[in-house]
Amino acid sequence: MEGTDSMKCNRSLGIVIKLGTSSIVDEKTHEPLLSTLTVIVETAVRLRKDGHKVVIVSSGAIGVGLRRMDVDKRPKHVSQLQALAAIGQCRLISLWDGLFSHLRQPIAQILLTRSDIADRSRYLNAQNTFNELLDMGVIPIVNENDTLAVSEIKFGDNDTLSAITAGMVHADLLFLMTDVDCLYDKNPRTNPDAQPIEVVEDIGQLVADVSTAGSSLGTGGMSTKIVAARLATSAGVTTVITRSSNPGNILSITRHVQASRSPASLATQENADDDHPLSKSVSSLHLASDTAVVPLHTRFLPSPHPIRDRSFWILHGLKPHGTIYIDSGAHRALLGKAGLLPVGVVDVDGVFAQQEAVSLCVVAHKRSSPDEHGRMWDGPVTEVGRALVNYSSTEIARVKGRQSTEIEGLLGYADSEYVAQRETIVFFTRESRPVTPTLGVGHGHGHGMTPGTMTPVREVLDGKWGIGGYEVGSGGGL
Ligand SMILES: N[C@@H](CCC(=O)OP(=O)(O)O)C(=O)O
Repeated sequence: MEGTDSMKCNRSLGIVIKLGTSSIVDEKTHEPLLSTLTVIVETAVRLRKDGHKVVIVSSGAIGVGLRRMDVDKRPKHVSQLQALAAIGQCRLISLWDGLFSHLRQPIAQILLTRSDIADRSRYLNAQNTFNELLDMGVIPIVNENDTLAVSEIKFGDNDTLSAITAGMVHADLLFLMTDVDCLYDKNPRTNPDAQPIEVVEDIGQLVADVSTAGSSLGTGGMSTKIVAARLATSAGVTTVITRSSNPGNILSITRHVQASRSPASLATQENADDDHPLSKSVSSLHLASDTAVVPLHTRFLPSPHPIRDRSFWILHGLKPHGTIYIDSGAHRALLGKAGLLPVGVVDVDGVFAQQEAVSLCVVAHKRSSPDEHGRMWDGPVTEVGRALVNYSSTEIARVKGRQSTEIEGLLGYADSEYVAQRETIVFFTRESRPVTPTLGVGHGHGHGMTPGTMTPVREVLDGKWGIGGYEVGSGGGL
């Protein structure tokens, strides 16, 4: 990269702003929150004028559809929700277009499903379209394609969608706008001594009240924001949680981030992907704690070793179809850059075909004979990453524990000596791996929690509330 540090400080950032349903429409009347939306529009245009590239992930299709059809309550049936989303989405985008056009800012609509992302060529097409639009100075407005998405192909919530979008476009900053200022270590309503959490370096060590449920119209809540933050930070995206009713805060926080960029983060930028439109800025943003006062927010620091492009896609774009259990020797060999040989495979679960994604788990102990569940292992299991496999689940079950030279004799052919090539294996970074549980205090009622119970952040990250965990987006609904 060329230029002085001060020039670098003024370079453009890639910024993704996620607005949930409760930021778009009134929870009771379902009328659009015009004043909030107007400030968002002014803020986004200001960011554009400051040279940044902006993507908005906007929920609200169902909420707007409810208002349009004068339906009071969110229906239960998926087909009714899909119909309302179809009705609401065109009105929602026309609302955005109307507001942005007053400031002569072109926008574009991008509707995605998980299956669009899971197909490599469609993922790349979506990425190219984003790049083209951003180069043209357009603000893409993204939502889930609710009309097509059923549970198997849903992101599940727009927090996850926004994190995947931020990773896909190599954003620097992701704003998850919500109805609280930031994360607190306890429920501030019932604990006067609750402290705001300003910076999170390691989500696994987070002690926070993450129990806030989503709005009655949306599917997210604080828990999905934590999962989204982990996903985005693993892709090198600084993630900010802040209050949506003060969207102007985005400007102050962004400016503060820019002004406070450390020399270390600038050095990191030297290694960033300079060809990517949203990477022409820092890939790692750090704020000095003693700089100017900025609005309350929680900032999750990005991984210093971001997972990008094909690796990001394997980890987060694909839903694993099964699990391959490996022994610790195989795990060590993989970390040492070898491919996965059949001899290191202890067991296999699920039904999958060649070139499909699987979860890679290391087992503590191999058994010499199957247990009552047919398992060839016992003890704890740690999910360490994901892989694209060269053989189907039935084939791997036949060759597991054997030498590669035996593959042809066992299967009648041998496409590869490896169950998975090293290039198609991706490990979670420190931020995205299972973490030691740290207890925070919960008070909410969302995602199956009991009011007043302790809330292990680890459970949020492991998806025990049905909100996705690593594989993101396995839960939720329209
Ligand atoms: N795609 C849906 C919203 C899904 C969703 O995640 O909503 P929210 O939890 O409000 O961000 C819609 O546009 O109504």
